[in-house]
Amino acid sequence: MASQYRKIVVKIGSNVLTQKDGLPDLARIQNITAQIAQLRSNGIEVILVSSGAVASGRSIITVPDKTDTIAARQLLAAVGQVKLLHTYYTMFAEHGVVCAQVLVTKEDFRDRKHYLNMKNCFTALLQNKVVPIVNENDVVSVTELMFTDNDELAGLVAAMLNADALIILSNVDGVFNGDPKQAGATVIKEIHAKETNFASFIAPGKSQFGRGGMVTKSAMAQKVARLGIPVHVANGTKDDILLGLLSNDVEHTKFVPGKTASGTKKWLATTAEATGIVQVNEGAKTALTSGKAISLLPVGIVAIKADFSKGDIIKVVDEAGVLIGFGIAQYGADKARERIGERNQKALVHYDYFYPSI
Ligand SMILES: Nc1ncnc2c1ncn2[C@@H]1O[C@H](COP(=O)(O)OP(=O)(O)O)[C@@H](O)[C@H]1O
Ligand SMILES: N[C@@H](CCC(=O)OP(=O)(O)O)C(=O)O
Repeated sequence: MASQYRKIVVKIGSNVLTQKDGLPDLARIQNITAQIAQLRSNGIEVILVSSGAVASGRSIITVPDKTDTIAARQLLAAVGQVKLLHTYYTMFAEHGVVCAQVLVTKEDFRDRKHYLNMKNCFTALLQNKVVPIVNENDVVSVTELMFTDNDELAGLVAAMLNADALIILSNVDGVFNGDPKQAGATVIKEIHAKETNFASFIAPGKSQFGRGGMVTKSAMAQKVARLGIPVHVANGTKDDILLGLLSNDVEHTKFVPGKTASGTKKWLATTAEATGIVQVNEGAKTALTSGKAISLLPVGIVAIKADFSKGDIIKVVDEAGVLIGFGIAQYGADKARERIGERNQKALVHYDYFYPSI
């Protein structure tokens, strides 16, 4: 197997790990761990983002009907995560591979310190040849604190670790040009950075145990590819899919990467939280989204919608309030307010610290 990738993030959906009856698919997990062990012996670093805690919990306990939905999910995930990791631990051990559990929340990506602590931990694990197995900390991630799904989490991890590729394993062969269950639908081989209208060809439904569905999966994959990281969506229920994919001989969908973004830009792209909000005019919007190295100057600002301090992440929005991107402020809201519309002033956001979201 000759692959140009040296560090990959592999995301496995609940459906890949679960049989139709809801019980964990041990043969599947065995095949996946064997593949990862082989990739590792070929010098490829692998970070696994694995769903399946809730599904695994269902195989251990029955939640009483009257339990509220949040408590039920917490209960199933807390119980199931232990079993899931025990299964991985045992199966990786057969290949002499050590694995580790990393549970994260959305908050960990919003706070620079948490972010760096997390990143340092991954670095230490990889340097020590340990396979990190990442999942959302479902016990504390409740409703608005939750990731959209583990695809979003995998995208954030891939950007944070500057991975060479993100591989998303689902229960379909890739992104189809229509409902995969309908005759005539075929797998789209490549999706380019400009494609955004996924809802026009992707059915809104999701698989039996999945959370996000293919529309959110594709939107996330697109976002990661725009940072310069190729994203592959393939069928994890097929034996040896990772090995086949990395040898370029299985049908799947590739989200073709754009220009590689800097570490700071990757961080900006992975953080959803911004303190301030700055509104800009049409000219500034066009310039900032042109793909050129253009900074946000006060002359293009029309209003400061929410306060911020120097060094904070700010949201840049257009006159209709639509998000254009995220940036790091070079000075605080008070100074920015004084300079609104003025020429020849220092940029509020330098282009190295701006990440467009459109
Ligand atoms: N155009 C499409 N191409 C591929 N899958 C689609 C499409 N439209 C809808 N889907 C559905 O999306 C599901 C995968 O998304 P999801 O349920 O989130 O899976 P996972 O648990 O792997 O994250 C597939 O099982 C499929 O039924
Ligand atoms: N953290 C949850 C997974 C949630 C999730 O996003 O699942 P999926 O859509 O199958 O990737 C669990 O382990 O059950």
